[in-house]
Amino acid sequence: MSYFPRQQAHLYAEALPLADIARQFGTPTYVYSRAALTDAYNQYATALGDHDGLVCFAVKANSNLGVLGLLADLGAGFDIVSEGELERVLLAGGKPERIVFSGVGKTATAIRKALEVGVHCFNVESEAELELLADIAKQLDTKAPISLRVNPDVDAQTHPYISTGLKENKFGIDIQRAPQVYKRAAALGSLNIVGVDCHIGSQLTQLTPFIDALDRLLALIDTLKADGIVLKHIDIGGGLGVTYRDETPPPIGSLIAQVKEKLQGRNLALVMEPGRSICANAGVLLAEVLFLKPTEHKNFAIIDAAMNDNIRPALYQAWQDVQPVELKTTEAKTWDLVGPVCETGDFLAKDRTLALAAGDLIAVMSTGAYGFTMSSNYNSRTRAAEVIVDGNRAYLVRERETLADLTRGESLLP
Ligand SMILES: Cc1ncc(COP(=O)(O)O)c(C=O)c1O
Ligand SMILES: N[C@@H](CCCC[NH3+])C(=O)O
Repeated sequence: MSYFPRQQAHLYAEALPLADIARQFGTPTYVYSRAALTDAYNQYATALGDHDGLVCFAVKANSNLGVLGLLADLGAGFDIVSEGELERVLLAGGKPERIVFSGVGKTATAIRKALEVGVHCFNVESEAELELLADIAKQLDTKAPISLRVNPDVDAQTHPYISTGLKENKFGIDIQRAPQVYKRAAALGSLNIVGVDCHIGSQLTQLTPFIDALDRLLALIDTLKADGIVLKHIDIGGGLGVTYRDETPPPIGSLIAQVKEKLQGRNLALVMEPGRSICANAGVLLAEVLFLKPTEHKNFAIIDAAMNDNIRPALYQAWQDVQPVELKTTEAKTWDLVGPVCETGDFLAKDRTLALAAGDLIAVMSTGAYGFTMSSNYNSRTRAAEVIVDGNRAYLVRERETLADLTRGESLLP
């Protein structure tokens, strides 16, 4: 079912015309569907069923407080990678004991804060981090719950920039070295070993890399057991892909069912860190056509959203569908949809056949993940508003930035 259906000529978010949202909140605006977020989260929760574990939403995919709050209300845990993300989760009502803390560069301040609030565990990504964490835990007279994020050297078969589980990637601890690092962790009195973790990449559309990584982690768990180190949980990371165009990723339920089957007979809780698969198709970026600029070589539609709002096309050559908010019967042409930013890479879509006129509204689909969170103020553009739609009601969950926001904290030389 579509959470952004078309009824006659009009495109909706749930039961609210997107044109109404543009009128009320302006453009560019990110619009999220509450029902879509709820449904995707519930697919994970249902698939986990009564198996002990946690569904920890990867906050980097969409860190709007409204989104985090609704997921927290559904019982979600959270995967964080910074002090800022910790702050957001706590503000949104997320429970500290359902937070896993990942990331290759955790600062001492962030570690201290996470220990003080009592996160579920730290996914430790290096030996240096392990030592720092042990020191801080000792100073605080506590034991830090840890899981090693191992790098299983599995090819996720995705875009090279979003592949994270190959040995040449910066993430995690080489799986071959992991047993030694676990022994070191066990010897440090201020750590409590609870699990093992991996995250091999994002937008995975095949099951095989997940299962390969899982097999490698299970073999590691057996080695550790023989050494007297018994783990409580296995964290398979996030990474499940979504359909942007014609990709056919495995359904959430079948991925989790296969993982659970592999875990049968083992006393292991299952932790997951999904981001994109919960929110990508729950959001659209609503924008307006500013000018049409047909040239001899190309037709450009210049829109009021740009690469600073959605950098995925520029960064990964990502393809996201573009839908007119009002379908028209006028002649369609092939357009490149470009933003006002002074970069040739500033495009949101290329070669799309659409009937467009200046003033028309368009929706860039599947932008609920890594859309707003990767946005910037480049070219001194104010960042977009964010709205959550619930049925026929719209809630502004982030105001559009103002010009005053742009220069906050800056000053002239004395
Ligand atoms: C450690 C970690 N966990 C989870 C995720 C979420 O990934 P995805 O949005 O692909 O599910 C990421 C991002 O790729 C990540 O780096
Ligand atoms: N930001 C990326 C995914 C990277 C995920 C972070 N580990 C994207 O938009 O596809």
